[in-house]
Amino acid sequence: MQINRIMVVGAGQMGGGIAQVAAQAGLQVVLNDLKQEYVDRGLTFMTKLLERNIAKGKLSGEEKDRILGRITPSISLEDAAEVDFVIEAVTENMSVKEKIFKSLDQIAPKAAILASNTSSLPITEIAATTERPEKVIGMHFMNPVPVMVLVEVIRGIATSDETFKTVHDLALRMDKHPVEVNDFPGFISNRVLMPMINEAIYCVYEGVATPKAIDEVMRMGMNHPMGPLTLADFIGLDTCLAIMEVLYQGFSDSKYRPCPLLRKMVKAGWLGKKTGKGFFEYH
Ligand SMILES: CC(=O)CC(=O)SCCNC(=O)CCNC(=O)[C@H](O)C(C)(C)COP(=O)(O)OP(=O)(O)OC[C@H]1O[C@@H](n2cnc3c(N)ncnc32)[C@H](O)[C@@H]1OP(=O)(O)O
Ligand SMILES: NC(=O)C1=CN([C@@H]2O[C@H](COP(=O)(O)OP(=O)(O)OC[C@H]3O[C@@H](n4cnc5c(N)ncnc54)[C@H](OP(=O)(O)O)[C@@H]3O)[C@@H](O)[C@H]2O)C=CC1
Repeated sequence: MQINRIMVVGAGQMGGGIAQVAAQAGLQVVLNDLKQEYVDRGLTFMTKLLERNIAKGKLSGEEKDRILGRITPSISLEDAAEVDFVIEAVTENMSVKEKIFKSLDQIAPKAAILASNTSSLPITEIAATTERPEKVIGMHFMNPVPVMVLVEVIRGIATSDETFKTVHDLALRMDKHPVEVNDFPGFISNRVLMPMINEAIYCVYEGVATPKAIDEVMRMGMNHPMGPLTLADFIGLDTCLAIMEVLYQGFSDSKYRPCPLLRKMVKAGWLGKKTGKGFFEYH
């Protein structure tokens, strides 16, 4: 199936990045969020990134205009009536995602594929809220989307081979490296990454060392590009907690218990880089 026009639902850090790489690949993109100001925020951030690439000599002004010209802002899910592929990238919350997929199933053309960028939630369960489970799939980009090459392509129990192939090829067209994964909590990426981040938070909680020292050990000792606590702030502590909850409940195994300090920080509204405060401060 040839994909030409897509909708990205959620214009946050992931949705904005997905819209950018899709537009760079020549696709027409409808970028949707609840309010115009959220869509504008996503477009402003994307414009800054593209301008940085112009300053580095990696992009021309005309190319920037062409990329941005392919993106149409939207604040109504009804605009999904015009697309052949939708990728949802809203908050990591099952009931919010289920509501969106139910609506999209009514609005999008019958042949359209509905994908989720969820970090951890069951694709099979999201698919079951629709009447086209064979056309529902996980397409999990990594943050920051324009830089990271991996995309996990997650098959729900009912996902068809045709849907998988279309999404696999779409990832290649976006210059990404797709990896096939079956539907288990946290898939591969967050089943492996998030317990490490959670353990780093336990190290802060138990007073093993300061956040700075913990990050230094992992950056300089293990050559990680970012320490786990900087990475947690970058991902968003709300998202990290949501993923740990999915692992904890999904496997019923205490080894995935979210650190109480993580819960406390999320309750305080210290969500990391996006709110200016997490394990570190951002101005
Ligand atoms: C939670 C989930 O479900 C799954 C996930 O996504 S888990 C998170 C996965 N991501 C990671 O692990 C990221 C780890 N960090 C890194 O790889 C690096 O620190 C980084 C790529 C983010 C930044 O790299 P760096 O070398 O420290 O900084 P810097 O030199 O400023 O940036 C490198 C490039 O990335 C770009 N970049 C940095 N931050 C960016 C952002 N937020 N958006 C877009 N581009 C960005 C820079 O413009 C630069 O581009 P060029 O090479 O074209 O000049
Ligand atoms: N952060 C990361 O590193 C990664 C995250 N993901 C996944 O991507 C998804 C998005 O995460 P991220 O971009 O970080 O989150 P953000 O909080 O940055 O963005 C989510 C966006 O979705 C909007 N939104 C919420 N509800 C709706 C709705 N009903 N309709 C339309 N838009 C809505 C939010 O608006 P408002 O601000 O009003 O809530 C916000 O603009 C999550 O599922 C997350 O797990 C995947 C890979 C990496």
